[in-house]
This record gives sequence, structure tokens and C-alpha cells, in this order.
Amino acid sequence: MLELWDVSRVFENGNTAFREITFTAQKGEIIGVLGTSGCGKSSLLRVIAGLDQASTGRLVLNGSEGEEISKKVGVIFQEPRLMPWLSVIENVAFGLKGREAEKKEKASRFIKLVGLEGFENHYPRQLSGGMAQRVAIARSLVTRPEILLLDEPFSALDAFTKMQLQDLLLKVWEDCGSTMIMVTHDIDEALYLCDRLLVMRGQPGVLSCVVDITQLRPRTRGNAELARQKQQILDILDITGKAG
Ligand SMILES: Nc1ncnc2c1ncn2[C@@H]1O[C@H](COP(=O)(O)OP(=O)(O)OP(=O)(O)O)[C@@H](O)[C@H]1O
Repeated sequence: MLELWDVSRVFENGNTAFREITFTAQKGEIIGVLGTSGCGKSSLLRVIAGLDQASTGRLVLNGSEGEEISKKVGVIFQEPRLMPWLSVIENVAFGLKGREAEKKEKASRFIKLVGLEGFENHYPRQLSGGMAQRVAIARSLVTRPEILLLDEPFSALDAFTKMQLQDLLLKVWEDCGSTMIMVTHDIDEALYLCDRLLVMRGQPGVLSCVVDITQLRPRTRGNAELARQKQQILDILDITGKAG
């Protein structure tokens, strides 16, 4: 459903973020993008989101190219980016079109899905970081994007909230069947959530390899097979993963 062919991104100042990336994502897949700092992960996601233009190469989403793509994607960032003057339900309904009652009904369904029933009329300042990120998830899914892009969505959260939201994301994925591409620094998170991992390295970044996560769902965090794949990824990234 998403195809990238030799896509590169060069900035106005001549910096190259990443070069010649080719991959395809199938409908319903969860793809992780992993790599050392500065290898172009966020820049790649911004190009897929249509927030930045590819400098070379071709990007196709379900037959659409260019500006058309940005209408078909939802994006979740590290911070929830909610509108502080709008309530939870107004934030979630903001991007919807149609009659007010219909918009509220759709928004309510997604608020329920992310476990925030009863908080519809709260304002962002009244929410914890994890709750605010749940609202961001509901807001990005309510418009039914063809693909959901996530840029380190849980990295600002404490360890327990992070695990809860990872499970929530899987629940939402089962319910909506969304295709997702997720940038993360957290190998354990990537192994727990994803079907395939794009491992990037270098500056400018290149796609070093694609790792299939073979473990069936539901997965147990840190099981032996996932630990083996973690070491495989650390080896690709040239990180020993051993003290001393
Ligand atoms: N607007 C910009 N103009 C020029 N260079 C940029 C710009 N944004 C990013 N870069 C450069 O592009 C490269 C890739 O940056 P990017 O933020 O995509 O990497 P990343 O892998 O997401 O990093 P991190 O993991 O640290 O968030 C870096 O060398 C960065 O300095």
C-alpha cells in the first residue's frame, strides 16, 4: 500500500538526512524504524507524512503521489500537541467534517476505544501525559487515515505508562486494522509491537537492513526469541549490548 523507491531528502543547506530508501509496507502492517541518533528517522517520517518533500525518488500511497498523500495520513508526535482551549471531545472531533452530532458520536467512540470514557469534557491541562497521548491517538485515528505515522510517541512517558500505551496501540490496531509506521529509539518497544523493522544507520542515513519479527502475537515482553532478535539488531547497529 505504501511504496518508497530510492527516496532521499536533502535540506536547503545541503545536508542530506537520508538517501536512496526503498521499501514497501503492506496493509495492516506495523513497521518500526530504528537507528542511531541523526540517521534520518524523523526526516523519513516527515517525508512519508507529506510534511516535507522528497528530494529524489518516488513515494506512492495507495496509488496517490505528491500532496494527495498528506490527506491520507495521520501523525502522532512525541508530544500530544492538543489544542488547550478545546475539551477532549472537541480536540478529537476537530478534524472531522459533517453534522455536529455525528462528529461528537464518532469522537466518543474513539475516546472510549482509548479508555477515556468520562473525560470527554476535560481540558488538556487536566490530563496526565499518558491521558493526553491517548487523546492524540484518538484524534489521529478518528479521521480513518490510510496510514498512521508515529514519531517516538511514547518516549516522553514513564515506563509503566509507556507499556500501557503500547498495549493500547495494539488494541486499537486490532480494532481499526491500521497500517502503522513508527519511529522509535526503544528496541524492546519495536520488538514488542512491530511486524518488521527498518534498521537505518550512518549519516546520511541509509537502510541497513529489514528485520522480520517472527514471534506471533500476543507477545511476551523480553521472551527468548525477542531477546535473540534484539541482539541481532544491536549487532547490526554495532552496539555490543554487553558491559565491559
Ligand atoms: N531542517 C533541517 N535542516 C538541515 N538539516 C537538518 C534539518 N533537520 C534535520 N537535519 C539533519 O538531518 C539529519 C537527520 O536528522 P533526523 O532528525 O531526521 O534524525 P533522527 O534519526 O530522527 O535523529 P534522532 O534519533 O536524534 O531524533 C541530522 O544530521 C540533522 O542534523
